[in-house]
Amino acid sequence: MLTTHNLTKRYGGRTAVDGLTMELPRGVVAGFIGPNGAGKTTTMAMLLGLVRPTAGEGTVLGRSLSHPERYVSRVGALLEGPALWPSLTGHENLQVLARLGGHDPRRVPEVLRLVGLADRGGDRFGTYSLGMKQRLGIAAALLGEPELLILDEPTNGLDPAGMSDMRDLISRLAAEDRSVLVSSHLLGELEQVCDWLLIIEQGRLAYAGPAGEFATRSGAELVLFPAEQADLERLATVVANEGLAAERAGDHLVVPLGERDPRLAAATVNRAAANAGLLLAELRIDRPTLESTYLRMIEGEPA
Ligand SMILES: Nc1ncnc2c1ncn2[C@@H]1O[C@H](COP(=O)(O)OP(=O)(O)OP(=O)(O)O)[C@@H](O)[C@H]1O
Repeated sequence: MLTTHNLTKRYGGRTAVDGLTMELPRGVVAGFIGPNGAGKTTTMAMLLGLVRPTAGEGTVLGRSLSHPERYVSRVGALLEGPALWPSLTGHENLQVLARLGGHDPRRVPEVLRLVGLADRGGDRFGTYSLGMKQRLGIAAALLGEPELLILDEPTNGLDPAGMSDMRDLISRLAAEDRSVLVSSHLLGELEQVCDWLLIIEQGRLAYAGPAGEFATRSGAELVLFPAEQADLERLATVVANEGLAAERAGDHLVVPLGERDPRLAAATVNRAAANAGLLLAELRIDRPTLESTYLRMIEGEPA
């Protein structure tokens, strides 16, 4: 679907993308993550043939990056907020874009329906909410029935309802056997829609692979609050006797579980505490999220 090999972009002395080698399988929703300035937009622009790589190579839909004209008609993109005509309706905007792009204008009602704007297509673009504008931008990107969709921060500035609509839309689009590459800083949002992750830092690849495997790289933890503060030390000893290491964190203990089954470990610790006459006010399993694992990774801790 998409590969890059040593893809590099330098602007003067600054390296924006630094020897990026990665692969994106067909049919996935891939989250593209990295700190501000990591090179996500530059990478997307190179994939779309908008920015010429300084070095390296790659393929999109089986065609070389050095000939974007051979594949761009099969790729849809939303890079910055869509710049459409405010005084035209959503429907009219798409008709103009279809004609300009050489696409069939009869697809307009279908793409409006896909993005959930079927009943607002007759309203002027200028009256749309930000979320509706973003979705119309995606409708425009869908006019050419793309096999790959590239979305740069499509949830930027959206309110929670707008984000939820965007999430549903991305899932719907992927269900139609289309690959989606979507960048965002909202990791909780990405976690809900992505099955693949590409993480870059300072232009270099930090992780590429299934989303599920990334979040489980750092194991779950048990969090234990004794009913009596004074029991904290004894509780730590009880936990240690079960072969687990307890770390004291203020008024509670944190127990990294590594490879151990979290629920089994919780039950074991619960029983051991009860047998020692210790009452637990709270016993909780904290499972790693995309965000917690990512933050650990960029802060340099072993994930
Ligand atoms: N046209 C340009 N000329 C010079 N430097 C640029 C240009 N475009 C990007 N850069 C630089 O390249 C680096 C990567 O920028 P890029 O926009 O690709 O990062 P990003 O990961 O998309 O960041 P953000 O999350 O903030 O959008 C940054 O240091 C940026 O300043």
